[in-house]
Amino acid sequence: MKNDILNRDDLIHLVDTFYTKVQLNPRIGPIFTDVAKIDWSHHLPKMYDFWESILFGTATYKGNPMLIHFALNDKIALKAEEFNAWKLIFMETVDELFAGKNAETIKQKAQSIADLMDFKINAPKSKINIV
Ligand code: HEM
Repeated sequence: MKNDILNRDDLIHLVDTFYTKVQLNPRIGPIFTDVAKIDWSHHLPKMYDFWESILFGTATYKGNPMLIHFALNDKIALKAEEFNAWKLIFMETVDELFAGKNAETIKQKAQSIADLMDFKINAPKSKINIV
């Protein structure tokens, strides 16, 4: 019987497992390791803060993920294939480690943030300005 995600330690376990898999993924791993040349000791704690803020409302995360991914997209195109790989690994990791209400919530949040990011990066620019 799996436990639900109950605290920051659970999120640390989730995030660490997720990025271990991400690094091994041929589609998106190199974006982290070769393009962004991630400093993991800096990135991982940010991600603990991010998910803690999303799931438990702690407001420990300060930053603007949308701007960061816009800048990343200027270096390497983030298309549906990249977002799909990201989402698949995230959902799989949650299901592998946890079960319960918070596990369901974090998957829904990840799905909607990823879809919004994909939309903001890839939606055709409207020719009409509404306001
Ligand atoms: C195509 C899928 C994605 C790729 C390849 C990707 C890649 C990256 C990379 C390389 C960075 C580090 C950028 C840097 O420090 O220069 C980053 C940061 C981050 N990503 Fe993503 N990402 C993806 C999707 C997502 C999604 C869907 C979310 C949220 C649900 C997310 C949340 C974040 C956050 C919170 C940061 C840290 C921002 C900060 O430093 O304040 N990413 N991502």
